[in-house]
Amino acid sequence: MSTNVSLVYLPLLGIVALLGYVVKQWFFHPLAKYRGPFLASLTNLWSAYLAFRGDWHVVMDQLHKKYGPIVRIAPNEVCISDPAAMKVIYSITGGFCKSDFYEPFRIPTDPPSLFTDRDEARHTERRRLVGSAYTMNSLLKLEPHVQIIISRFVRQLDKLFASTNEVADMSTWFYRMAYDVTGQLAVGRSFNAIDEGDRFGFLSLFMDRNANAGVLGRAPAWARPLIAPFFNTTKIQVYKDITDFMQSSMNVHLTHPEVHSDMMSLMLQLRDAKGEEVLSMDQVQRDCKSVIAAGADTTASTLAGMLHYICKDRRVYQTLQKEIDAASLELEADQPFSATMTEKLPYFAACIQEALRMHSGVGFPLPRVVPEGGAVISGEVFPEGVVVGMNAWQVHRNKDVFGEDADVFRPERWIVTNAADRNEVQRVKNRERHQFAFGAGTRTCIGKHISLLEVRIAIPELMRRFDFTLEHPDRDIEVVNMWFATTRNVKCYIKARS
Ligand code: HEM
Repeated sequence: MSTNVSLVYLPLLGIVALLGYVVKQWFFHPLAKYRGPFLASLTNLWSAYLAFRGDWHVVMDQLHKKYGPIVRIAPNEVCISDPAAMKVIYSITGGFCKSDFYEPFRIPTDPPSLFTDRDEARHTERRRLVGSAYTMNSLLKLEPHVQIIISRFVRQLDKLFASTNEVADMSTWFYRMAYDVTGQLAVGRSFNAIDEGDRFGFLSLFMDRNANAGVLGRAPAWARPLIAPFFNTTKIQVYKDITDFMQSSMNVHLTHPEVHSDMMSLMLQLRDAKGEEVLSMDQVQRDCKSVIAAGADTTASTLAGMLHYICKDRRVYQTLQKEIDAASLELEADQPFSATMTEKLPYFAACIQEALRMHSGVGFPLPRVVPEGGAVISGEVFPEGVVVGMNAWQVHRNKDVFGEDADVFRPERWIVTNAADRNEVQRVKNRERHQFAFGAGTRTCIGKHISLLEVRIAIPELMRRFDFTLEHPDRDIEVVNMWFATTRNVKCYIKARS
């Protein structure tokens, strides 16, 4: 009889415990004063769902408009849009470590990668060790490979679209190109996606993996093992194929080291100099895989975003084309642009900055844990252990920094027209300081120069040889944002230029 009575009370106890939790989260948690969706204050499942929907940047814009620059997006996390917070949260000496959002990006059986490592001291050491392979000087030696792939890309677009008047979905085509370039740069083998598409399923595997990790990272740690199986259903064979692809690339490098020039050979040289215990063979292989996983989608979406915005505004298009045409006079007809040459084109440089601003390849906040002793951010005190993050998509639309027309693609905002005007010089410098597409601080993107190398060759080569017009010039860009902000349906007519 007494057992029956206590069973009756069980649901009641559950309700009381739940109410207690709600009251604590809503009124007494250190982040209680920051508002956001009610569900977000109770569980990370709210932000996991938002990540899954793919419109994180749109919803967060609305939430910042409603609640101000600090929005609570999870029980223990806020998102901050105030640009001034960048120099605190992502300061080199601030001690803000990556949060556990990054765990699902890690292969469970592997040690952490440069990207997923949450131990700042170990990360600094590793970054120092491999950093030289990612400098522009090292990469320029690999430039001819990039030029060859981009020339192949131009030929394919010519054959399939310019000659047929068919519409090209440039978001898809840039993905193929970027995967071929990163495969070539990473391990000396292109995936041949320009010619054969995603024949082996590698491209979609990398893309899906990043998106899945983005959603899982936002989910509460206890829910991840429950959600993960829904994401990894049919891809086991492709995983195995990629592992084989990396292993066979490594074998070829070890048997014929003299014939290779790519990231893998640069890292193997570092390994020879430092020793296996400092930089292991496995680590080299993992880092090269990261180059492909982290570098292709982001660069492709930057290129597609840039083409969309340039095409949408004919004034911008014509100004850029004029600058590119003038520069191309220095080249033979079949000689491709080099990145060093196009780096010096001022309007093009401004277009790249503006494309990275309007369409940043990473579309979630970059979450960091407030270090011991707490921190003052945007004039507010945050206790240690809470998570704070900023998202390029919000920082880049701040009107105080980028001007009243921050929602518009206008490359001129990056150009100083009157060097004697100190206010103007300061304004542009301040914008540069708030360029957040590659992150900031100790964890800033190590592959930035790889992307810039590609962008600086691809866009001038394409605009020199073709005229692009959007199929639907009145439509906004379509973005699916599941950590990487991928573009969809950048559909263009392509006409060969004489
Ligand atoms: C336009 C293209 C790219 C964009 C927009 C981009 C963006 C970013 C961002 C925002 C971060 C910081 C992430 C964080 O703090 O959580 C980052 C880090 C990183 N990126 Fe990129 N990335 C791009 C291209 C590349 C390429 C080509 C590579 C190839 C190597 C790469 C490899 C990495 C790695 C390894 C990290 C982690 C660095 C560290 O923690 O030390 N990225 N990237």
